[in-house]
Amino acid sequence: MEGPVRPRLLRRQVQRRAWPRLLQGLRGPTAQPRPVQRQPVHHVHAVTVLISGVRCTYHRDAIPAVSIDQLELTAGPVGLVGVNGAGKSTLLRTLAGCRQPQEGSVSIDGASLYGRRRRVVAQRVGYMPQEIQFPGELSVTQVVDYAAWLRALKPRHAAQRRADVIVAVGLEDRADQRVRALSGGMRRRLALAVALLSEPAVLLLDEPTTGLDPEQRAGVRAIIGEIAGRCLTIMSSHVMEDVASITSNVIVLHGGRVLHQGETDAFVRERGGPTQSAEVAFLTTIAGA
Ligand SMILES: Nc1ncnc2c1ncn2[C@@H]1O[C@H](COP(=O)(O)OP(=O)(O)OP(=O)(O)O)[C@@H](O)[C@H]1O
Repeated sequence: MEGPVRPRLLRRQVQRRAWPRLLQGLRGPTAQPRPVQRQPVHHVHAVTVLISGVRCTYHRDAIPAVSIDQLELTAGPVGLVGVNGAGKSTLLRTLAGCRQPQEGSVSIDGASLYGRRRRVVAQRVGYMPQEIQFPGELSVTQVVDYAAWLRALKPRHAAQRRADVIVAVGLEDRADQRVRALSGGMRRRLALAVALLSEPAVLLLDEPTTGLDPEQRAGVRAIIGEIAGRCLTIMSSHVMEDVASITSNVIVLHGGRVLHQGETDAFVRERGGPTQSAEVAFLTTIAGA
């Protein structure tokens, strides 16, 4: 004997089963079902980020955590690499509009990220921080909805974007699941969905693959690879294999300064030794500092 049917479940089943038949009835028996139009999760955005004379310091007399005279970023995906404490997270926080530098400026297509129109300019940036903390009792959908509200997305647009980004990161089967029941890799994918929500022209990913198992890393890498061609993606990583496989350009940061900037292929070819190793290319570069 079947158990009692829960009203919410019943309502969902009725909606799923009845609506197609009802629509069929309205269109008439000969009408063909319309093809489903899948929205691309991201349109292509060409953008220039310019960093000029930026100094970021945490304490008044301390050596700047980031010190960059001039850096222009147009083509990506960009890999941002450096040892612990090199300044990667500080730079990404600064590019995200979260931390105003003590000196210098950051602009996106000529508009200052810390100027009068900062709210508008910052809307063009999606940021996935290294430390991710979502309230455990919220579901995947609720987290994305809350982020859409914080981003002041219009409700109709927000609903469409929510569906798009959850599918883009492969969490559609987990949409109703609470955050506390997600694995580390799934939480990272949720953070990526939030970063993608406003269809950013600049996507900043701080260590997106750290702490993931090889399968999860491959999954996140594939998602980033798909999105990276559509906006200027800048990702920090310790994993040189990820940097070599995902990025087209690389920046080596050391002591807050840019030691090297150039194409990833050339970086690995010219500095990677006989085995053409991205790891060797990185170590060779910082050894000369
Ligand atoms: N909130 C903070 N207060 C004081 N100093 C900080 C703070 N955050 C970072 N720093 C310092 O700034 C420097 C750069 O740190 P940052 O976290 O940007 O480096 P990172 O390259 O991202 O390092 P990791 O690879 O370990 O994440 C370090 O010397 C660090 O100690």
